[in-house]
Amino acid sequence: MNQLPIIDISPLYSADQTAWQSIAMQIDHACREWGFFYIKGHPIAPSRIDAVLDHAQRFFALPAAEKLKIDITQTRHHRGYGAIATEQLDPSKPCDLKETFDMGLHLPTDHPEVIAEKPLRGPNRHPSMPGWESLMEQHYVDMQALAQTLLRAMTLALDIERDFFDTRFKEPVSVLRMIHYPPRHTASTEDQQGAGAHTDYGCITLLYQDAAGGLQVRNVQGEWINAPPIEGTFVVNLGDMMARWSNDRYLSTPHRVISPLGVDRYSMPFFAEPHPDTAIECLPGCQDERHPAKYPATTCAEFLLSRFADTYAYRREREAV
Ligand SMILES: O=C(O)CCC(=O)C(=O)O
Ligand SMILES: [Fe+2]
Repeated sequence: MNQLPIIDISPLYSADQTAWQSIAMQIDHACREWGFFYIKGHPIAPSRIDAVLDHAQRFFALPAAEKLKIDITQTRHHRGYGAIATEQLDPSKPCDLKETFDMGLHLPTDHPEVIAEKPLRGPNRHPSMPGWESLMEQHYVDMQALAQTLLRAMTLALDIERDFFDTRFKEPVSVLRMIHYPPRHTASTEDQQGAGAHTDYGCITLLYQDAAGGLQVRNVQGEWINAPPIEGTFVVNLGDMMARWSNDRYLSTPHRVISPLGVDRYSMPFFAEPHPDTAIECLPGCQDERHPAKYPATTCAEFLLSRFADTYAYRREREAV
């Protein structure tokens, strides 16, 4: 079991219900066996990916002082630039060797949830680069739509209403993130990793990775296997909220990034996460007498904030004050 499945999802965009069903079953199988798969045949144009990547590379090349004008650690709602070593995904390893830009759903300052100072809610903080804001805001919308198409396909096997996720993804807390991994200069991959071993927090993640490589996924035998870049695809993986919703029927699989030697790496995950107040509790069809619910009910915001507190040193320090 060393080859992640590749699923052509183009039938999900047709009216052919038989083909739709077949793709839904392939996705279900991949979610149970791996928690990871590639998708091709999605509607995000290569020219869009090129444009977003080009902007991300130019942003990360700016002087530190310029990037730090939108320092994520200075926001209460988690938007903007995270410098190298801001995040520590694997607590047994040093901080991650990567820098990031995070954006979410832009909520204006007069939105009721922003006025109420709800965590994770507020306006985006974009760099002042020509064309950046409109490009990224559009990309966020399109990635959210792609995520919801996949989630709709999952409802079939999970035995829930077709619009189960659509209703819960109104005004979501989904995050679009750009990541720059500087090159590793040592032969050892253990002392310094681009992203330490972790599981994702949300429902599903759609990851674009450039040609550099370095993503590794832990298979059910506990071995790290490479998830190499494949042109025109996204790597899709499930996060902890989906594992909780499905009572571990769907796997939230550990993964990590080994920074490549001598080259920079850029990647762009989209973390699909529902409205913050959404209850995350075992779905009725995923529990029975032999399989009682494993996890206590929580909410999306409560769960996300507890995971951020684990992996962001600055948040731990703030909470300790
Ligand atoms: O950059 C990558 O390939 C993966 C990043 C990742 O796993 C994450 O940000 O959660
Ligand atoms: Fe991840």
